[in-house]
Amino acid sequence: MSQQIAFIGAGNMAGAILKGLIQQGHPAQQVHVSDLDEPKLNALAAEFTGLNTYTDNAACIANADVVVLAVKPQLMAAVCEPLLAAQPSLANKLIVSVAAGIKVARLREMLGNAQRVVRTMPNTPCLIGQGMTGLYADEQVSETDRNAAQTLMQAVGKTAWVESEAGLNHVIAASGSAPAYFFMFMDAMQKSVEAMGLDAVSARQFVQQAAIGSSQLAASQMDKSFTELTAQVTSKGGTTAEAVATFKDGDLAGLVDQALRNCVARAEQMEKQF
Ligand SMILES: NC(=O)C1=CN([C@@H]2O[C@H](COP(=O)(O)OP(=O)(O)OC[C@H]3O[C@@H](n4cnc5c(N)ncnc54)[C@H](O)[C@@H]3O)[C@@H](O)[C@H]2O)C=CC1
Ligand SMILES: O=C(O)[C@@H]1CCC=N1
Repeated sequence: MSQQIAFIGAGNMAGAILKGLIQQGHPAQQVHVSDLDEPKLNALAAEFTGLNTYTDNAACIANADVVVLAVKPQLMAAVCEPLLAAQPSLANKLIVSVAAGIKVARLREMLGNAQRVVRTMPNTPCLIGQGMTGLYADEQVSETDRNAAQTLMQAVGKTAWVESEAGLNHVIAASGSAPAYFFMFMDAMQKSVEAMGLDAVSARQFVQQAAIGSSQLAASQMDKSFTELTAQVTSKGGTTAEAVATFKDGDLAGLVDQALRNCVARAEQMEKQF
């Protein structure tokens, strides 16, 4: 029988994971989700017949085997306190956090020294089963629990473990936050060609399919580096060379490096803050 899985918070991330899970065949009747936002819960309940919704977090986790903590990091402590008050021992539950910037030790502190804690860093492509999730657990977490957390996230995409907790912050920069970078890049491209005269629908279609095709091509040619794949497109004296040179002149790589370092720095700051 499938596990009872409870989500605390029904936002972007929980919504993405629970949709993926149910679309993969996990019975909606065995998925529980709580939020303060009733219209959000009602929309999910209308989409997934049988889904259990709650405005009381403690009720949501009462019979859960797995609890996915999916609220904003700054709310995590306030959300965990009543959970612990209602269920002083969380030993019978595997806790999976998707929150950025809250370390395992801090989560344990919030949850009365709950041992079974796995930290994950998914991304929004989980919504369509194309997610990438980094996972981290320390030596106190059993193989069974590691496997359960990984299986949960595999329902919505690919997964990979990181060996150190600091590595999870690099996963945030490389993957958790990354959809935003790609969307920004695509948006800038769309706006540029629209400004030059391509209609909006075509601009979106060409940019989007170029992005999909490029990432699938890269995935199909793992023996080639991104630099080599760039060279494949770039004819000497041709059009791409002009665009590539413009990016180099503007130090695109330096800007990207700075953005990712700032992303990690914010995660480290959050680890101290929350
Ligand atoms: N959005 C993303 O791309 C990613 C987000 N994350 C992490 O996922 C977590 C959630 O982020 P999002 O889903 O983007 O945020 P969100 O704002 O979309 O969702 C959070 C939900 O929590 C609800 N909430 C607020 N207070 C609550 C309470 N006391 N009890 C129950 N629910 C409550 C809100 O109403 C909201 O629906 C964060 O910790 C974030 O670091 C991780 C990876 C990617
Ligand atoms: O922006 C954030 O803090 C979260 C973590 C990764 C994506 N969204």
